[in-house]
Amino acid sequence: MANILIIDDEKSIRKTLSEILSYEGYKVDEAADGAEGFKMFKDKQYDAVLCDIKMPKMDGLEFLEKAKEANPDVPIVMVSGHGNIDTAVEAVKKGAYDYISKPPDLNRLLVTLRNAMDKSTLVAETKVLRRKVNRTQEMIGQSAPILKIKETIEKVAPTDARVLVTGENGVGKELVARWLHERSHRAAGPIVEVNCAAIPSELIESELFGHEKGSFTSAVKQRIGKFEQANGGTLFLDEIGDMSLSAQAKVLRALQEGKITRVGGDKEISVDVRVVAATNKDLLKEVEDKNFRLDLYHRLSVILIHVPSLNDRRDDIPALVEHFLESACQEYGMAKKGIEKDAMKALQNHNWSGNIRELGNVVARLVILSGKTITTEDVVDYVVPARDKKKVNA
Ligand SMILES: Nc1ncnc2c1ncn2[C@@H]1O[C@H](COP(=O)(O)OP(=O)(O)OP(=O)(O)O)[C@@H](O)[C@H]1O
Repeated sequence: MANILIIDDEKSIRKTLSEILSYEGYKVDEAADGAEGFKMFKDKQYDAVLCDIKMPKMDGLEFLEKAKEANPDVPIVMVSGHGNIDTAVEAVKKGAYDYISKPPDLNRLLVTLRNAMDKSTLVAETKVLRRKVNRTQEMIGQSAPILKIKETIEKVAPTDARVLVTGENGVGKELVARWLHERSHRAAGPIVEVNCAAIPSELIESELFGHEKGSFTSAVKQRIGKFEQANGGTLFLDEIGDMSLSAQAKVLRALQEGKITRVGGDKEISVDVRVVAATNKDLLKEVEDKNFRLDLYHRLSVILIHVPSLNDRRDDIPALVEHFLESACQEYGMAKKGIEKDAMKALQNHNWSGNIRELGNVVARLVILSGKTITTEDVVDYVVPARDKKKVNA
Protein backbone atom coordinates (compact mmCIF):
# COMPACT_ATOMS: atom_id res chain seq x y z
CA MET A 1 0.00 0.00 0.00
CA ALA A 2 1.49 3.35 -1.05
CA ASN A 3 2.30 6.04 1.53
CA ILE A 4 1.31 9.58 0.62
CA LEU A 5 2.19 12.77 2.45
CA ILE A 6 -0.18 15.74 2.16
CA ILE A 7 1.24 19.15 3.08
CA ASP A 8 -1.27 22.01 3.20
CA ASP A 9 -1.99 24.73 5.71
CA GLU A 10 -5.74 24.64 5.01
CA LYS A 11 -7.25 22.00 7.20
CA SER A 12 -10.34 21.55 5.01
CA ILE A 13 -8.22 20.81 1.91
CA ARG A 14 -6.08 18.36 3.85
CA LYS A 15 -9.18 16.63 5.11
CA THR A 16 -10.78 16.34 1.65
CA LEU A 17 -7.61 15.06 -0.01
CA SER A 18 -6.95 12.67 2.82
CA GLU A 19 -10.46 11.22 2.65
CA ILE A 20 -10.31 10.71 -1.10
CA LEU A 21 -6.91 9.05 -0.99
CA SER A 22 -7.74 6.85 2.00
CA TYR A 23 -10.89 5.73 0.20
CA GLU A 24 -8.70 4.78 -2.78
CA GLY A 25 -6.61 2.60 -0.46
CA TYR A 26 -3.60 4.84 0.13
CA LYS A 27 -2.02 5.36 3.54
CA VAL A 28 -2.02 9.09 4.21
CA ASP A 29 -0.07 11.39 6.55
CA GLU A 30 -0.79 15.09 6.93
CA ALA A 31 1.38 18.12 7.71
CA ALA A 32 0.22 21.71 8.22
CA ASP A 33 3.26 23.50 6.77
CA GLY A 34 6.50 22.88 4.86
CA ALA A 35 8.68 22.65 7.96
CA GLU A 36 6.53 19.97 9.59
CA GLY A 37 6.18 18.23 6.22
CA PHE A 38 9.93 18.16 5.69
CA LYS A 39 10.51 16.65 9.12
CA MET A 40 8.05 13.86 8.29
CA PHE A 41 9.54 13.45 4.81
CA LYS A 42 12.98 12.85 6.31
CA ASP A 43 11.71 10.36 8.87
CA LYS A 44 9.63 8.14 6.64
CA GLN A 45 9.81 6.73 3.13
CA TYR A 46 6.89 8.15 1.11
CA ASP A 47 5.84 7.04 -2.36
CA ALA A 48 4.56 10.51 -3.29
CA VAL A 49 3.94 13.93 -1.78
CA LEU A 50 1.10 16.38 -2.44
CA CYS A 51 2.35 19.83 -1.51
CA ASP A 52 0.59 23.20 -1.35
CA ILE A 53 2.55 26.21 -2.61
CA LYS A 54 1.63 29.05 -0.30
CA MET A 55 2.17 28.11 3.33
CA PRO A 56 3.61 29.68 6.48
CA LYS A 57 7.04 28.74 7.90
CA MET A 58 8.35 26.88 4.86
CA ASP A 59 6.55 27.37 1.53
CA GLY A 60 6.08 24.73 -1.18
CA LEU A 61 9.09 25.76 -3.29
CA GLU A 62 11.45 25.64 -0.35
CA PHE A 63 10.05 22.27 0.68
CA LEU A 64 10.54 21.01 -2.88
CA GLU A 65 14.15 22.15 -2.95
CA LYS A 66 14.97 20.52 0.39
CA ALA A 67 13.08 17.32 -0.38
CA LYS A 68 14.80 16.93 -3.76
CA GLU A 69 18.13 17.27 -2.02
CA ALA A 70 17.23 14.78 0.71
CA ASN A 71 15.61 12.16 -1.52
CA PRO A 72 15.34 13.01 -5.23
CA ASP A 73 13.46 9.80 -6.06
CA VAL A 74 10.17 10.65 -4.32
CA PRO A 75 7.77 12.35 -6.76
CA ILE A 76 6.24 15.61 -5.56
CA VAL A 77 2.98 16.97 -6.96
CA MET A 78 2.30 20.65 -6.24
CA VAL A 79 -1.19 21.86 -5.38
CA SER A 80 -1.67 25.42 -6.57
CA GLY A 81 -4.29 28.04 -5.87
CA HIS A 82 -5.56 30.51 -8.52
CA GLY A 83 -2.91 33.09 -7.82
CA ASN A 84 0.14 30.92 -8.11
CA ILE A 85 0.06 28.92 -11.36
CA ASP A 86 3.34 30.60 -12.39
CA THR A 87 4.97 29.36 -9.21
CA ALA A 88 3.60 25.88 -9.88
CA VAL A 89 5.18 25.92 -13.34
CA GLU A 90 8.44 27.08 -11.79
CA ALA A 91 8.21 24.20 -9.31
CA VAL A 92 7.87 21.71 -12.17
CA LYS A 93 10.99 23.22 -13.74
CA LYS A 94 12.74 22.68 -10.42
CA GLY A 95 11.88 19.02 -10.26
CA ALA A 96 8.25 18.70 -9.11
CA TYR A 97 6.54 15.88 -11.01
CA ASP A 98 3.47 17.98 -11.93
CA TYR A 99 0.91 20.30 -10.40
CA ILE A 100 -2.83 20.24 -9.91
CA SER A 101 -5.06 23.26 -9.32
CA LYS A 102 -7.35 23.95 -6.38
CA PRO A 103 -10.04 22.86 -6.00
CA PRO A 104 -8.62 19.56 -7.14
CA ASP A 105 -10.43 17.62 -9.84
CA LEU A 106 -10.81 14.11 -8.45
CA ASN A 107 -9.85 12.21 -11.60
CA ARG A 108 -6.92 14.44 -12.40
CA LEU A 109 -5.64 14.10 -8.85
CA LEU A 110 -5.75 10.30 -8.91
CA VAL A 111 -4.30 9.96 -12.42
CA THR A 112 -1.46 12.37 -11.66
CA LEU A 113 -0.55 10.56 -8.47
CA ARG A 114 -0.72 7.15 -10.15
CA ASN A 115 1.52 8.34 -13.03
CA ALA A 116 3.97 9.96 -10.62
CA MET A 117 4.37 6.74 -8.66
CA ASP A 118 4.59 4.57 -11.81
CA LYS A 119 7.34 6.80 -13.13
CA SER A 120 9.36 6.68 -9.95
CA THR A 121 9.06 2.87 -9.87
CA LEU A 122 10.35 2.75 -13.44
CA VAL A 123 13.23 5.06 -12.60
CA ALA A 124 14.18 2.88 -9.62
CA GLU A 125 13.97 -0.31 -11.72
CA THR A 126 16.06 1.25 -14.48
CA LYS A 127 18.74 2.12 -11.94
CA VAL A 128 18.88 -1.48 -10.72
CA LEU A 129 18.97 -2.86 -14.27
CA ARG A 130 21.61 -0.40 -15.37
CA ARG A 131 23.77 -1.50 -12.48
CA LYS A 132 23.28 -5.12 -13.48
CA VAL A 133 24.14 -4.42 -17.13
CA ASN A 134 27.17 -2.34 -16.21
CA ARG A 135 28.48 -4.98 -13.83
CA THR A 136 32.14 -4.32 -13.44
CA GLN A 137 34.31 -6.58 -15.54
CA GLU A 138 35.95 -9.36 -13.52
CA MET A 139 39.63 -8.77 -12.77
CA ILE A 140 41.31 -11.73 -14.40
CA GLY A 141 44.68 -13.00 -13.22
CA GLN A 142 46.21 -15.09 -10.44
CA SER A 143 49.75 -13.70 -10.60
CA ALA A 144 51.23 -12.53 -7.30
CA PRO A 145 50.81 -8.79 -8.09
CA ILE A 146 47.16 -9.21 -9.13
CA LEU A 147 46.34 -11.25 -6.01
CA LYS A 148 47.96 -8.52 -3.91
CA ILE A 149 45.91 -5.85 -5.69
CA LYS A 150 42.68 -7.77 -5.12
CA GLU A 151 43.53 -8.15 -1.43
CA THR A 152 44.27 -4.42 -1.14
CA ILE A 153 40.97 -3.56 -2.85
CA GLU A 154 39.04 -5.71 -0.36
CA LYS A 155 40.72 -3.98 2.58
CA VAL A 156 40.60 -0.42 1.30
CA ALA A 157 37.28 -0.26 -0.55
CA PRO A 158 35.02 -0.16 2.55
CA THR A 159 36.96 2.79 3.96
CA ASP A 160 36.71 6.24 2.44
CA ALA A 161 40.51 6.43 2.04
CA ARG A 162 41.70 8.08 -1.15
CA VAL A 163 43.60 5.84 -3.52
CA LEU A 164 46.17 6.67 -6.15
CA VAL A 165 46.44 4.00 -8.85
CA THR A 166 49.62 4.02 -10.93
CA GLY A 167 50.74 2.07 -13.97
CA GLU A 168 51.27 2.33 -17.72
CA ASN A 169 48.48 2.90 -20.23
CA GLY A 170 45.93 0.14 -20.52
CA VAL A 171 47.11 -2.02 -17.60
CA GLY A 172 43.77 -1.94 -15.79
CA LYS A 173 43.93 1.17 -13.59
CA GLU A 174 40.33 2.08 -14.32
CA LEU A 175 39.25 -1.47 -13.51
CA VAL A 176 40.90 -1.11 -10.08
CA ALA A 177 39.00 2.15 -9.52
CA ARG A 178 35.70 0.51 -10.52
CA TRP A 179 36.27 -2.38 -8.11
CA LEU A 180 37.10 0.03 -5.30
CA HIS A 181 33.72 1.64 -5.94
CA GLU A 182 31.87 -1.65 -6.36
CA ARG A 183 33.16 -3.01 -3.06
CA SER A 184 32.50 0.20 -1.10
CA HIS A 185 29.40 1.33 0.78
CA ARG A 186 29.00 3.85 -2.07
CA ALA A 187 28.32 1.09 -4.63
CA ALA A 188 24.66 2.14 -5.01
CA GLY A 189 25.82 5.70 -5.77
CA PRO A 190 27.41 6.88 -9.02
CA ILE A 191 30.98 6.45 -10.18
CA VAL A 192 31.90 9.43 -12.32
CA GLU A 193 35.03 9.45 -14.45
CA VAL A 194 37.00 12.48 -15.57
CA ASN A 195 39.88 12.09 -17.96
CA CYS A 196 41.98 15.08 -16.98
CA ALA A 197 44.24 14.71 -20.02
CA ALA A 198 41.36 14.91 -22.48
CA ILE A 199 39.92 18.22 -21.28
CA PRO A 200 41.51 21.55 -22.30
CA SER A 201 43.00 23.24 -19.23
CA GLU A 202 40.70 26.26 -19.53
CA LEU A 203 37.63 23.99 -19.33
CA ILE A 204 38.70 21.59 -16.60
CA GLU A 205 37.49 23.74 -13.71
CA SER A 206 34.04 24.05 -15.21
CA GLU A 207 34.04 20.31 -15.94
CA LEU A 208 34.93 19.47 -12.34
CA PHE A 209 33.02 22.13 -10.43
CA GLY A 210 30.31 23.22 -12.89
CA HIS A 211 29.49 26.80 -13.75
CA GLU A 212 26.76 29.36 -13.38
CA LYS A 213 25.03 30.71 -16.46
CA GLY A 214 27.00 33.57 -18.06
CA SER A 215 30.17 32.99 -16.02
CA PHE A 216 32.15 32.92 -19.29
CA THR A 217 31.31 33.41 -22.98
CA SER A 218 30.26 29.85 -23.78
CA ALA A 219 28.50 29.29 -20.45
CA VAL A 220 25.01 29.69 -21.86
CA LYS A 221 23.41 27.42 -19.29
CA GLN A 222 24.09 26.52 -15.70
CA ARG A 223 26.08 23.30 -15.51
CA ILE A 224 26.58 20.76 -12.73
CA GLY A 225 30.19 19.62 -12.46
CA LYS A 226 31.57 16.14 -11.95
CA PHE A 227 32.15 16.63 -8.21
CA GLU A 228 28.43 17.31 -7.73
CA GLN A 229 27.45 14.50 -10.11
CA ALA A 230 29.53 12.09 -8.03
CA ASN A 231 27.82 13.11 -4.77
CA GLY A 232 27.30 10.00 -2.63
CA GLY A 233 29.61 8.02 -4.89
CA THR A 234 33.13 7.92 -6.28
CA LEU A 235 34.94 10.41 -8.49
CA PHE A 236 37.60 8.79 -10.65
CA LEU A 237 40.20 11.33 -11.72
CA ASP A 238 42.06 9.60 -14.53
CA GLU A 239 45.39 10.98 -15.80
CA ILE A 240 45.58 13.29 -12.81
CA GLY A 241 49.22 14.06 -13.68
CA ASP A 242 47.95 16.12 -16.61
CA MET A 243 45.84 18.49 -14.54
CA SER A 244 46.76 22.18 -14.63
CA LEU A 245 48.20 23.75 -11.49
CA SER A 246 45.23 26.09 -11.06
CA ALA A 247 42.78 23.18 -11.23
CA GLN A 248 44.99 21.28 -8.76
CA ALA A 249 44.64 24.14 -6.28
CA LYS A 250 40.85 23.95 -6.53
CA VAL A 251 40.74 20.19 -6.25
CA LEU A 252 42.92 20.44 -3.15
CA ARG A 253 40.45 22.88 -1.60
CA ALA A 254 37.52 20.65 -2.47
CA LEU A 255 39.25 17.70 -0.82
CA GLN A 256 40.22 19.67 2.29
CA GLU A 257 36.82 21.22 2.87
CA GLY A 258 34.40 18.81 1.22
CA LYS A 259 32.88 21.84 -0.53
CA ILE A 260 33.00 23.22 -4.03
CA THR A 261 32.00 26.48 -5.69
CA ARG A 262 30.74 26.54 -9.27
CA VAL A 263 32.74 28.73 -11.68
CA GLY A 264 31.17 32.19 -11.57
CA GLY A 265 29.15 31.30 -8.46
CA ASP A 266 29.57 32.34 -4.86
CA LYS A 267 27.57 29.66 -3.09
CA GLU A 268 29.55 26.89 -1.42
CA ILE A 269 28.09 23.46 -2.12
CA SER A 270 28.85 20.50 0.14
CA VAL A 271 29.82 17.33 -1.67
CA ASP A 272 30.26 13.84 -0.28
CA VAL A 273 32.66 12.24 -2.72
CA ARG A 274 35.38 9.65 -2.49
CA VAL A 275 38.22 10.39 -4.88
CA VAL A 276 40.24 7.73 -6.62
CA ALA A 277 42.94 9.09 -8.92
CA ALA A 278 45.10 7.39 -11.53
CA THR A 279 48.18 8.30 -13.49
CA ASN A 280 50.74 6.78 -15.81
CA LYS A 281 53.25 9.44 -14.76
CA ASP A 282 55.75 9.40 -11.92
CA LEU A 283 53.93 11.98 -9.81
CA LEU A 284 56.83 12.59 -7.43
CA LYS A 285 58.98 13.45 -10.43
CA GLU A 286 56.21 15.80 -11.56
CA VAL A 287 56.35 17.36 -8.07
CA GLU A 288 60.11 17.81 -8.43
CA ASP A 289 59.61 19.44 -11.83
CA LYS A 290 57.00 21.77 -10.26
CA ASN A 291 54.19 20.41 -12.41
CA PHE A 292 52.32 18.83 -9.52
CA ARG A 293 51.54 20.09 -6.01
CA LEU A 294 53.11 18.08 -3.23
CA ASP A 295 50.20 18.81 -0.86
CA LEU A 296 47.72 17.44 -3.40
CA TYR A 297 49.92 14.39 -3.95
CA HIS A 298 49.77 13.66 -0.21
CA ARG A 299 46.00 14.15 -0.12
CA LEU A 300 45.48 11.73 -3.02
CA SER A 301 47.95 9.03 -2.14
CA VAL A 302 46.78 7.75 1.25
CA ILE A 303 46.76 4.31 -0.38
CA LEU A 304 48.96 3.52 -3.38
CA ILE A 305 48.12 0.73 -5.80
CA HIS A 306 50.57 0.01 -8.59
CA VAL A 307 49.31 -2.10 -11.49
CA PRO A 308 52.26 -3.75 -13.21
CA SER A 309 52.54 -4.06 -16.98
CA LEU A 310 51.50 -7.26 -18.69
CA ASN A 311 55.15 -7.93 -19.50
CA ASP A 312 55.78 -8.14 -15.74
CA ARG A 313 53.00 -10.65 -15.08
CA ARG A 314 53.12 -13.01 -17.98
CA ASP A 315 51.55 -15.76 -15.87
CA ASP A 316 48.22 -14.00 -16.32
CA ILE A 317 48.34 -14.03 -20.12
CA PRO A 318 46.79 -17.48 -20.78
CA ALA A 319 43.74 -16.71 -18.61
CA LEU A 320 43.34 -13.31 -20.25
CA VAL A 321 43.65 -14.85 -23.74
CA GLU A 322 40.95 -17.41 -22.88
CA HIS A 323 38.73 -14.62 -21.58
CA PHE A 324 39.18 -12.47 -24.69
CA LEU A 325 38.72 -15.53 -26.96
CA GLU A 326 35.37 -16.19 -25.38
CA SER A 327 34.18 -12.60 -25.52
CA ALA A 328 35.41 -12.01 -29.09
CA CYS A 329 33.77 -15.22 -30.39
CA GLN A 330 30.57 -14.23 -28.67
CA GLU A 331 30.71 -10.68 -30.02
CA TYR A 332 31.25 -11.83 -33.61
CA GLY A 333 28.74 -14.68 -33.35
CA MET A 334 31.31 -17.44 -33.92
CA ALA A 335 31.73 -20.86 -32.32
CA LYS A 336 34.38 -20.78 -29.59
CA LYS A 337 37.84 -21.17 -31.17
CA GLY A 338 40.68 -23.10 -29.62
CA ILE A 339 44.31 -22.12 -29.48
CA GLU A 340 47.37 -24.34 -29.91
CA LYS A 341 49.75 -24.62 -26.96
CA ASP A 342 52.66 -23.11 -28.87
CA ALA A 343 50.50 -20.27 -30.12
CA MET A 344 49.59 -19.50 -26.52
CA LYS A 345 53.28 -19.56 -25.60
CA ALA A 346 54.05 -17.15 -28.43
CA LEU A 347 51.43 -14.76 -27.07
CA GLN A 348 52.82 -15.17 -23.58
CA ASN A 349 56.31 -14.24 -24.73
CA HIS A 350 55.24 -11.35 -26.92
CA ASN A 351 56.39 -7.86 -26.00
CA TRP A 352 53.12 -6.19 -25.00
CA SER A 353 53.72 -2.48 -25.32
CA GLY A 354 50.03 -1.57 -25.30
CA ASN A 355 49.17 -3.93 -22.46
CA ILE A 356 45.77 -5.53 -21.86
CA ARG A 357 43.91 -3.39 -24.34
CA GLU A 358 46.38 -4.47 -27.04
CA LEU A 359 46.05 -8.12 -25.98
CA GLY A 360 42.26 -7.86 -26.33
CA ASN A 361 42.60 -6.40 -29.85
CA VAL A 362 45.10 -9.03 -30.89
CA VAL A 363 42.89 -11.89 -29.74
CA ALA A 364 39.90 -10.35 -31.55
CA ARG A 365 42.03 -10.10 -34.71
CA LEU A 366 43.07 -13.75 -34.37
CA VAL A 367 39.48 -14.84 -33.87
CA ILE A 368 38.40 -13.12 -37.06
CA LEU A 369 41.33 -14.08 -39.29
CA SER A 370 42.37 -17.57 -38.22
CA GLY A 371 40.78 -20.99 -38.85
CA LYS A 372 38.99 -23.15 -36.27
CA THR A 373 42.05 -23.32 -34.05
CA ILE A 374 44.55 -20.51 -33.62
CA THR A 375 48.02 -21.71 -34.60
CA THR A 376 51.54 -20.35 -34.09
CA GLU A 377 51.52 -19.38 -37.78
CA ASP A 378 48.47 -17.24 -37.15
CA VAL A 379 50.25 -15.51 -34.30
CA VAL A 380 53.32 -14.94 -36.46
CA ASP A 381 51.22 -13.72 -39.39
CA TYR A 382 48.83 -11.44 -37.55
CA VAL A 383 50.54 -10.37 -34.34
CA VAL A 384 54.28 -10.49 -34.29
CA PRO A 385 56.05 -7.55 -35.92
CA ALA A 386 58.29 -8.53 -38.87
CA ARG A 387 61.50 -7.88 -36.93
CA ASP A 388 60.58 -10.52 -34.28
CA LYS A 389 59.20 -13.19 -36.61
CA LYS A 390 62.44 -15.12 -36.84
CA LYS A 391 62.57 -15.46 -33.04
CA VAL A 392 59.14 -17.07 -32.80
CA ASN A 393 59.82 -19.45 -35.71
CA ALA A 394 63.21 -20.50 -34.31
N1 LIG B 1 42.78 -8.01 -15.01
C1 LIG B 1 41.95 -7.79 -16.04
N2 LIG B 1 41.06 -8.71 -16.42
C2 LIG B 1 40.24 -8.50 -17.45
N3 LIG B 1 40.21 -7.38 -18.18
C3 LIG B 1 41.05 -6.41 -17.84
C4 LIG B 1 41.96 -6.55 -16.75
N4 LIG B 1 42.67 -5.42 -16.65
C5 LIG B 1 42.22 -4.60 -17.63
N5 LIG B 1 41.26 -5.19 -18.35
C6 LIG B 1 40.57 -4.62 -19.51
O1 LIG B 1 41.54 -3.96 -20.31
C7 LIG B 1 41.07 -2.70 -20.77
C8 LIG B 1 41.98 -1.58 -20.27
O2 LIG B 1 41.88 -1.45 -18.87
P1 LIG B 1 41.70 -0.04 -18.13
O3 LIG B 1 40.90 0.90 -18.96
O4 LIG B 1 41.28 -0.32 -16.76
O5 LIG B 1 43.23 0.43 -18.16
P2 LIG B 1 43.85 1.85 -17.73
O6 LIG B 1 45.14 1.53 -17.10
O7 LIG B 1 42.86 2.63 -16.94
O8 LIG B 1 44.06 2.52 -19.14
P3 LIG B 1 44.44 4.07 -19.47
O9 LIG B 1 45.78 4.30 -18.88
O10 LIG B 1 44.45 4.05 -20.97
O11 LIG B 1 43.35 4.90 -18.87
C9 LIG B 1 39.64 -2.57 -20.27
O12 LIG B 1 38.78 -3.01 -21.28
C10 LIG B 1 39.60 -3.53 -19.08
O13 LIG B 1 38.29 -4.02 -18.85
